[in-house]
Amino acid sequence: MMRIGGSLIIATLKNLGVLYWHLNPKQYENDEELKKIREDRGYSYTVDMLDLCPEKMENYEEKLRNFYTEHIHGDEEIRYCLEGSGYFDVRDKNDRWIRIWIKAGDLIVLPAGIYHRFTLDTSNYVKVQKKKKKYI
Ligand SMILES: CSCCC(=O)/C(O)=C/O
Repeated sequence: MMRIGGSLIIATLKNLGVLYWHLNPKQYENDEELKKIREDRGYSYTVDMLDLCPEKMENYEEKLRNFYTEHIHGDEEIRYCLEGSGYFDVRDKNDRWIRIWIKAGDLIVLPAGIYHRFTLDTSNYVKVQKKKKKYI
């Protein structure tokens, strides 16, 4: 399992088209680095929030089951973790799962067309911003 941070790991992920930044989740309104990422990559300022925990969701079990079922999207998946933690699994070019442990402050972008899944860790909680491309 990968806890992102080392340059080798970031390079491995980059090779799969997965991008990663670690930012300060407490100052995302005024974060210059985040502002630059948004501008460079054309991400919108408006975001949807996902609060994934049993107490805050009626269909929690179903959501979690769907997230943990391997799937693929036609667009980038852009997730900025504000609280909690969890695991993204992505398939590498040899069809092996690579497990990425995300925590508060991690901004991760999965490219369109990569097989992936998501689950919670023992914290049983994650709060993420779901960012979008401006043209979506
Ligand atoms: C913590 S983000 C939840 C996973 C998710 O939004 C997803 O995989 C959609 O495809």
